[in-house]
Amino acid sequence: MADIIIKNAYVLTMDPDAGDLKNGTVVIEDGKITEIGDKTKESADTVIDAKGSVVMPGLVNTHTHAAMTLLRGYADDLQLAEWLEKQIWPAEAQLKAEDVYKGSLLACLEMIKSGTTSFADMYFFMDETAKAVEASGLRASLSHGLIELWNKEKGEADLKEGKRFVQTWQGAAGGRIKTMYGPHAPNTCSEEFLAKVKEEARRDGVGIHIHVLETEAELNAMKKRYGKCSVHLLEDLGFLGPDVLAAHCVWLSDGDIDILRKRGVNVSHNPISNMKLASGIAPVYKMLEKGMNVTLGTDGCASNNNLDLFEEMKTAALLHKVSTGNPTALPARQVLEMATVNGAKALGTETGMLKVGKKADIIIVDMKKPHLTPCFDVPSHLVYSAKGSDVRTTIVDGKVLMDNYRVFALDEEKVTEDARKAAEELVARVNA
Ligand SMILES: C[C@H]1O[C@@H](n2cnc3c(O)ncnc32)[C@H](O)[C@@H]1O
Ligand SMILES: [Zn+2]
Repeated sequence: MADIIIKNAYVLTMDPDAGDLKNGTVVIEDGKITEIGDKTKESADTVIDAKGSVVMPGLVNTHTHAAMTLLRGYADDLQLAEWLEKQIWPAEAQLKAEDVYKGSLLACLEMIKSGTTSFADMYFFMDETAKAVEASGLRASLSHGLIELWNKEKGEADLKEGKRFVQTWQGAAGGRIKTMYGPHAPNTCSEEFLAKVKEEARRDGVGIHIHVLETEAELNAMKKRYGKCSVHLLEDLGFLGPDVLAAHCVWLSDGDIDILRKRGVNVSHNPISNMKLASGIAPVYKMLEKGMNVTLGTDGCASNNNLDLFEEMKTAALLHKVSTGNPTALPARQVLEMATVNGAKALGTETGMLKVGKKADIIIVDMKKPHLTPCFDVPSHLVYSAKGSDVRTTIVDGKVLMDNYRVFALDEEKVTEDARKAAEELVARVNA
């Protein structure tokens, strides 16, 4: 007998070899997809009737700072440098471990409720984020943020903590937790430090998550300091490869794109954060045209201000049509690929596609809604009309975390209330 059968669904597989099923069934056993078809096994411990719904791979958020839910709406309408240096870093200096746990749990709850099944995170007190991921049932690739700021002692202490985190949590929660090294950015870490991080990541066999060329200010600072941009510096250090997840990549030249493509670097595009901080428009159309693995991220809740990847998909599709003057740029299916298949590839998880043998990270989107009626084309609706709140069921590793909008994994009221209180107390400490 199977563990879960989802039946009567429109099955959006995102598998280029299989295509979609208009009325299909997905079978899950031992955390994996074991059958997809018109007629499959009939009996299971849990049978979900998904009539009027779409079954699809869970969404992958490749760049966030989960605990920053506590700073949602804390510092709006600023450019990155002022936002970070004058508002966010002083607030983060007051963070306690328990705040990060509560903020991360709130993020996990928000992601479960809006269809994100895995995410890549970079922050501090990362044991707490890992514990929140473990408790919530989500999948994540976590890294301790390393912000050296040309202070050798701080860099060494950060790297030691980053390594301890990797060695403690790699493969935890039944393999749902993976770890990475998280050097903050080429303009906040020295070249010697970045080289050391690369060496440690290689030694531990884990990836690297880093912000790259997010702002024009970073580009100018790098040219002034090194006479070359961040991508060329990282290339000269031998830093770049398919193990690197580069967030933002807004200020890339054509030459930078060629380097990132040649090295197989994964890019996390964060259009809402880039628009809100007025950082600029990443050359996503060009990167996709060149066959690069471009994925989607929300960034943290202080620069987005939510974790809804449905909003991110729509924004990406619209932004690159208007910026290229080409309405065929980033069509709905390609944007869905960025949020599923490409994200899974970047995080190295066996997810992102509904295919026999893949891990069962699956969401069900309720299409029986006024704003989703009528429906001529499912991918179009998912990108241009749907919202995270249309997700009715979220399954990770074959475990049902939410069904019919009811979250089993977490106590919604307590998580929300605890985070609200922690955020108020944090801001009171900052203002004291
Ligand atoms: C881990 C550190 O990164 C900070 N952060 C959050 N969002 C951004 C961003 O868009 N660019 C650079 N740094 C960012 C976060 O506040 C932590 O200090
Ligand atoms: Zn970020």
